[in-house]
Amino acid sequence: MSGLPFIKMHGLGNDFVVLDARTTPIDLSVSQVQAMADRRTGAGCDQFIVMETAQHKDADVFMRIRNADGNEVEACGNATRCIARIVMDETGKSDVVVETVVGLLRASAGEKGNVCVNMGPARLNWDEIPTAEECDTLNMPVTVGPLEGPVGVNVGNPHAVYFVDDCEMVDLMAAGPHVETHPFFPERINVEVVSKLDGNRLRMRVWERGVGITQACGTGACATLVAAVRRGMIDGRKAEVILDGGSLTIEWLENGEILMTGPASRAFSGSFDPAVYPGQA
Ligand SMILES: N[C@@H](CCC[C@H](N)C(=O)O)C(=O)O
Repeated sequence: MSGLPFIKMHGLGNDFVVLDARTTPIDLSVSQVQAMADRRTGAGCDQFIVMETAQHKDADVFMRIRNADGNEVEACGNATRCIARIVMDETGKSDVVVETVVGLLRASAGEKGNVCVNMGPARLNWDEIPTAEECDTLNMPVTVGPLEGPVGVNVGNPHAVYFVDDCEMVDLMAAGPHVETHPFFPERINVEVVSKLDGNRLRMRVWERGVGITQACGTGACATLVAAVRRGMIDGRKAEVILDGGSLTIEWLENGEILMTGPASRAFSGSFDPAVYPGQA
């Protein structure tokens, strides 16, 4: 196959174009990523992922993450499961370590093809979210339309979790961009609207920073569970988080780390034509 080969993966419909730069470095401009991520001009994806040679001796692979807008970000839960799945399939190992700009993430093969990832510690201080000024991250002063008092959680990347009676009724397309770019969040923010269902189940919809509404967000589900525990909304520290694309099981361990379990699916393989995406050999 000529051109730049890629694999299309997804976690609950949150989809990724995955490039392998472990042998040959790949350096793409913001506009190239935007074109490849575009659902009309490219393969289409929410995040653009590049697998690189691990820098840490304990890691199997380094994962670089860019949003569909071309900007690099720190974390992506669903992509972590997908990259772990690729490495598991390649090596036959059932435990792998994925390195990111914020640290090492340990992943293990679970039942029914699921992958469980330790997403590391939730960070909860205002300057870790971060916010523009000191605040109580259990009730941040950011009101947009009917949304008010979100919980701030950083899972490697920043999240504002709004609890509402019925998240299906929220006009996320209207509110999402305003929260994402609110001056209170200097690094912009991912936005979740969440309703408590019966039992330990939470329904979550997401507006992702640098993307928009997506079918699922792994770090968003982690932030949601942590926020629900902090607000005393569920029994214990484990829940099913139901997204547009399906469910993730999330647990906040006593040591502060978050376990995320869910599927990682391969969709198809393809190749980018360098003539269409100039700058690539
Ligand atoms: N889809 C992701 C999150 C991707 C990054 C996010 N949009 C950000 O800007 O931080 C996930 O599954 O966690």
